[in-house]
Amino acid sequence: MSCYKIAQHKHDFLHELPKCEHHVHLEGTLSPDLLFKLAKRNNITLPNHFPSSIELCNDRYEQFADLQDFLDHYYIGMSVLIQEKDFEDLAYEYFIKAKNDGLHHSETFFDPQGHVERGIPIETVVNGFNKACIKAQKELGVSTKLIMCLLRHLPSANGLATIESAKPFYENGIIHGLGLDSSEKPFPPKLFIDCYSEVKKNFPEVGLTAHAGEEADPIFISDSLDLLNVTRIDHGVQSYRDDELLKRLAKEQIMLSLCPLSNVKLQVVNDVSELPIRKWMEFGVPFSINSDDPAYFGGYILDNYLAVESRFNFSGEEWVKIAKNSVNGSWIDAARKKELIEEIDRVYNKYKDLI
Ligand code: HPA
Ligand SMILES: [Zn+2]
Repeated sequence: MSCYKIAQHKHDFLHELPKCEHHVHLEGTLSPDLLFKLAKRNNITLPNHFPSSIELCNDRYEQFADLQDFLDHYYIGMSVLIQEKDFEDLAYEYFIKAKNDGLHHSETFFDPQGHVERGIPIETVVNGFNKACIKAQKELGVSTKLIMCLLRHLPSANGLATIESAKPFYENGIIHGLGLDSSEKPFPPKLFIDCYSEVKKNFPEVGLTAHAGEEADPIFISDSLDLLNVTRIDHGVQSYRDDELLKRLAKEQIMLSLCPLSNVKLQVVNDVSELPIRKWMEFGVPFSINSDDPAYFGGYILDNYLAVESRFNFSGEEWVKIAKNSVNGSWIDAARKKELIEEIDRVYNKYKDLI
């Protein structure tokens, strides 16, 4: 990326610009450093084919063949998470890093099935993550929401059982959303109609989202809207292939949670410049810029903002629009939105004559 220079003031502006993140998997924030530390602390022996050092992990993360190649590694990586404190430490490390990138609000995914199937109770996972969320608000002033994701490679009956076990956390407001992730192409949205309707019926105030159109066809995006009633789309890259869908996304103000560096590492595109970002802007499709699995994909939220800036060279006004869209697409109340919008205006006014 060294050939893409960003002027210092623009860099500082993007650093300070208040950010909301809507697409980050807490298990994807597990750095090789913490991974080996936790493996030791918990006496976990990683399989022989797993990289045996931080350096070898970093080599492995240079490029993944596709989403599945990454997931095969990711599910092994998360096997070092055992105690409530592991989940708390993992999430809090992410909040600190992202806060240093200008993060103000984060809606974070987690994959309970990836832990429960290893014998870790869902309570251990959620209570650990929730402790980190409380600390992030108190110590860092970062507001947070937890979004439980279902793994689409598992049967929907398993998803329904997971929802059942998570009900106390939906009832007490610790979990705020439902998402859908893992291998996309073989597992279309229609498989999860029961899961989404179960949550919508019991907890109408809970936010619904789903990974769609990361690798699979645009129909996965419209089906997620029509069959699962989601109000935003994670990735949604493939929407650019269908102008009618783009018009719908704009009309209904469905936000796409884009993850530029992830798309390069998983070979969805060869370079960030290939992302149809101008097309989304022209159609009026709102999007936010996110890190997905930052420990694996070479960058946290600011790196993703900078990668976009280095390829698209957006004006200050365009960045303000992106930042405000990401506030408006957040599952937060009007007072918090107002606070964040005012903070964006303050930062823009500070830099507008310099950028
Ligand atoms: O990018 C992703 N796509 C699908 N599932 C995931 N689980 C973690 N990251 C991802
Ligand atoms: Zn994701």
